[in-house]
Amino acid sequence: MVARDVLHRAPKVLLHDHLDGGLRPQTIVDLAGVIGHELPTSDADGLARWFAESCNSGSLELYLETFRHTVAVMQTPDALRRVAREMVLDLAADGVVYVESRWAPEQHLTAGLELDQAVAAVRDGLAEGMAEARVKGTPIVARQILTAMRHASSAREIAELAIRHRDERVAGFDIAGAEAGYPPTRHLDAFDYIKRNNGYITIHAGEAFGLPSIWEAVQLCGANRLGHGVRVIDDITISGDQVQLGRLASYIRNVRVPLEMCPSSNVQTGAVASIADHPIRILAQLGFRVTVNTDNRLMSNTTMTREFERLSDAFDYQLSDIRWLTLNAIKSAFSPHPDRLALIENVIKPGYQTLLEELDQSA
Ligand SMILES: O=c1[nH]cnc2c1ncn2[C@H]1C[C@H](O)[C@@H](CO)O1
Ligand SMILES: [Zn+2]
Repeated sequence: MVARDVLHRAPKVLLHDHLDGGLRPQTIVDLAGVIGHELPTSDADGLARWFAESCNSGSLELYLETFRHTVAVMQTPDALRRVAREMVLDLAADGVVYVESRWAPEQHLTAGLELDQAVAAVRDGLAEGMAEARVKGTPIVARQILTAMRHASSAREIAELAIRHRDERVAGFDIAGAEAGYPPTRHLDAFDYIKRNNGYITIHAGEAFGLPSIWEAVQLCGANRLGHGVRVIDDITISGDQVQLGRLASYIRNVRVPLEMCPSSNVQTGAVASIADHPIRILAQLGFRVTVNTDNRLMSNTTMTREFERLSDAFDYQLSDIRWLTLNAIKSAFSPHPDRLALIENVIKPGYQTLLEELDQSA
């Protein structure tokens, strides 16, 4: 097991974190006060507990209901900018050196904002956060992923928005929301648009629904990465020391489709029974391109350090395992290849090297 302090100092990479799932509780209270939005409680600690407890139901649909409070307070440029800036600072303070933060612009128009203005507000918040984090000595690269909601019909418009702002810190396109009953192929025209414009796609799939969703995401929609993807385990048969991969699981492993796994979130929504039962361990052993993510830090009361700590507890992961997971993540980022190499060589590898040497000396 790796000590919390070591995990905290280790450079970390976060590919799957929702902007509207990571607000500071006090910020929700402040912003709700300004617009007169009624919260379950106006005490920040109580609110943090309310989110974590309401999200423990084992149902993705109930989990998603809690977002109405966070989305409600993120309807103005100032609010979006504040939330984005604080997200960057909180992650930098947790040792995250690269983040792709996702959110659904179509959910932020109720006070009259236009899609492009909303994206610009988040862009400005990211820039402010990065500048402040650098001054504090915790540099971080922060980008956004634009999400379309799978039950809605704005996916094509959001795909166009993502391409239009690709040179302004928009890294890619995603779909999220309730999975059962809303297959990714409902939005084929959006994915087609992204592909024709050489953009990048990640799709929430294989979380609350199984292999057909993953197959559609990868083979029909052209997903470059899978959000969660835990159910790929259903295409793997294990008996004794015999392991048999089905065609889909083989394909995903062979072409190195990154799996954005979110252990705590998966337990809360019932995708897995417990951290100890999470397929991430076997998938990592089999050589899948697995990555570790927070999903929603507020709803899961978690951080990247905490996710690694839980895995390290459950599976006796060592720092070398955390390093491998982090390298998987940065290799899978939707950023230019030379930028990824520079982060690997200048930040990630030296960061782990220092920690590994310290551990050696104290052994
Ligand atoms: O884990 C998730 N699965 C599907 N949808 C999700 C998950 N976490 C957050 N969302 C939804 C709720 C948010 O409002 C939306 C955009 O971030 O994405
Ligand atoms: Zn998610």
